[in-house]
Amino acid sequence: MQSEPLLRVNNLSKLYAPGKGCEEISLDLYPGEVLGIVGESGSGKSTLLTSLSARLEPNAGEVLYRNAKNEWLNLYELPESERRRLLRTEWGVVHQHARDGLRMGVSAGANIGERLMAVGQRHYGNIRKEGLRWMEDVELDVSRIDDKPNTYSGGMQQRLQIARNLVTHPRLVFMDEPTGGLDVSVQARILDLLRTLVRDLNLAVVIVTHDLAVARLLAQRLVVMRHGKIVETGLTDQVLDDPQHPYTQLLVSSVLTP
Ligand SMILES: Nc1ncnc2c1ncn2[C@@H]1O[C@H](COP(=O)(O)OP(=O)(O)OP(=O)(O)O)[C@@H](O)[C@H]1O
Repeated sequence: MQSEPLLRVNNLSKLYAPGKGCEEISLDLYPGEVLGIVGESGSGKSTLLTSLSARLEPNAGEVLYRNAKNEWLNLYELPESERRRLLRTEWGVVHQHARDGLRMGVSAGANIGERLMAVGQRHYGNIRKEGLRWMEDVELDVSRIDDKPNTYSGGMQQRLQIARNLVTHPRLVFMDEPTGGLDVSVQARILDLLRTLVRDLNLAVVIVTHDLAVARLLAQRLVVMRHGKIVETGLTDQVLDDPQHPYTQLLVSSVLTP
């Protein structure tokens, strides 16, 4: 039997103008599940992800989250401070551009340590040890722990952003095109790293990507969006191998046909 969802979205709409944004979205996310949101540019993927992760108030509908104490929270009925606390503790957000998710003015070690402090760790030695361990886990050179992220390459910054987010073992991670904008070879290695970490930590993830290969590699279930609405949803293999909606068929065939 499937457990209770972690996230429940009911009839969520966030529209900037008619047809621009996302509209009437309902979905559930279960513990340990990776849900991919796919669709062409402008289909509303990022708008939906930002609303799901309590960073953009919708015009209508609700997002419910079951927290670590097993209480259901209605995200947009919470005080802003509580939403921010969730983002620092039980959740992670991996941005497409690492600099949006890192503090560029402090060292790599501090970037990782800050999240640990947010969940109550105070012992400097332990925080540093954990920082070093995570740098190793994401294959960063540990001798650079005191360097600032702006001295890192784009791929290294993305690894650091991943370490910063996952160090506290969040219950839910939101990712927006985490490998977009990186060289193809760097992309492949980061994807490999993400796949390993998601599996090892049994993370629940909502990942936005326009790249169906990324979706195939990471997501168990897909939501296909067009003009702000969900047009198809299902298990990843089913959706990609046997798409039902004409738009999904087009999306899949446009990848296959050069
Ligand atoms: N802050 C904003 N103000 C006004 N319109 C916006 C804003 N953010 C997004 N939009 C519009 O909403 C629509 C959906 O944008 P969104 O970024 O969610 O799409 P997306 O699928 O994530 O696209 P991409 O893959 O290019 O990032 C687009 O038409 C976009 O121009």
